[in-house]
Amino acid sequence: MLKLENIKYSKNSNEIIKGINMEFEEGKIYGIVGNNGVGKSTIGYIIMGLSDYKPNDGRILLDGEDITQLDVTQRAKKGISLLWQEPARFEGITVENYLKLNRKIPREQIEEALEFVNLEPNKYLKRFVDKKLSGGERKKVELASCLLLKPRYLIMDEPDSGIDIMSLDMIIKVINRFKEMGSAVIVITHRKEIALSCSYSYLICAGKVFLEGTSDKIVEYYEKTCDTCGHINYLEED
Ligand SMILES: Nc1ncnc2c1ncn2[C@@H]1O[C@H](COP(=O)(O)OP(=O)(O)OP(=O)(O)O)[C@@H](O)[C@H]1O
Repeated sequence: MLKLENIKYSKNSNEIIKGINMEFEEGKIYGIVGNNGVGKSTIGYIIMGLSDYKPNDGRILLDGEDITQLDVTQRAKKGISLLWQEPARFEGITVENYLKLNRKIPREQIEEALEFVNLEPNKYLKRFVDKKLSGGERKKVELASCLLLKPRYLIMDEPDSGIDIMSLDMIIKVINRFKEMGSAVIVITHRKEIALSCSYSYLICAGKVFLEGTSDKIVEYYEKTCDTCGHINYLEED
């Protein structure tokens, strides 16, 4: 169980995250939804422990252990991973070696992971993970990499961004695959189909959890209210 307790985060004297509480259990899919700029990616970076995203207050607990002060590498060793909205490029490393990452992974497993994300192994294993891969191809390679990593907790920041609409079913299939593997998936998304494939969702508004519950309830509320809201909740409360 991963728990955020009253997490607050400020940047340049702006309070971006204003005391949020969240819980994530392994083997479940969680959605984080909300308008642009409300703090969704920031929450993901805080969970991952990126150096610029240390909370000013609150605690992050992993199975009861306080991991708030652990850095990104220490958290990665404990099984927390992040699928970046725009994964980095690397010169001179092939898709095959990138997916292996110094681990002894049998070739068949690498091929299987590539096939799972609709990339033909014959075409892609020897390609480089550099700028010559399209944004969508790079994202798919990253999804394959996450599948091979089998994280306990995977934060996915807009997994469909840059990926063609035809691949939406694949992304939902990948998310469900993580669930079957026993991972907790925390999906930051604007895509209704993806939000509805989560079992539980958090609606973020102006740096707070405004509403939480089953994803159908949250999506329905979001569609009815947030599109035209203009942060009414924020203005009322502050
Ligand atoms: N390093 C930073 N320095 C200054 N402001 C920041 C920083 N990181 C985030 N912010 C601000 O914090 C707010 C929340 O940003 P965040 O990227 O978390 O939003 P989001 O909900 O993920 O938005 P989107 O849906 O557009 O991706 C925004 O107003 C953003 O400009």
